[in-house]
Amino acid sequence: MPLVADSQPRRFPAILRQRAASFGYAFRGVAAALRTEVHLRLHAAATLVVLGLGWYFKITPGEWAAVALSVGAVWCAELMNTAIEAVVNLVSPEYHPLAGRAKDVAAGAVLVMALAALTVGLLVFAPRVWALLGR
Ligand SMILES: Nc1ncnc2c1ncn2[C@@H]1O[C@H](COP(=O)(O)OP(=O)(O)OP(=O)(O)O)[C@@H](O)[C@H]1O
Repeated sequence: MPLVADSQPRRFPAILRQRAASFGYAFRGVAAALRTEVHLRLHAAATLVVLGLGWYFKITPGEWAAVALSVGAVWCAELMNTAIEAVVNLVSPEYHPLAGRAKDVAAGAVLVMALAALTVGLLVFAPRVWALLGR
């Protein structure tokens, strides 16, 4: 029976260790999705391009907010889509109309968010690119 160990203060409280572990699982999930999902790697490349454009054109803080929310929302939708695909494959590896509908609807969520993000991107960057090309 440990007489001393429990009475000594731990370096990190249990709650902090649990939160750190949860962050680790979340990063592991993003890394796994990046490894398996081509679409997510395309989003990563698009994110770098958008950040570069924002820096180059010196967009305003309000525009950065719209761009950041749009980029984050597309990543979020793609990650949720990946999670839904994994669960559907787990519970219904064989053909089932509901499994197909679940995957189609999840993919539809990504499409809707991507179109919204494209709209934001066009509103913020198209006039600047247009002006640059028209010079
Ligand atoms: N178990 C299933 N039952 C019925 N239809 C399915 C099933 N699995 C996939 N489908 C249909 O095939 C489509 C493509 O499914 P798939 O699992 O290949 O996803 P995906 O959109 O190609 O994803 P990714 O390319 O990211 O792997 C689905 O959107 C759905 O219409």
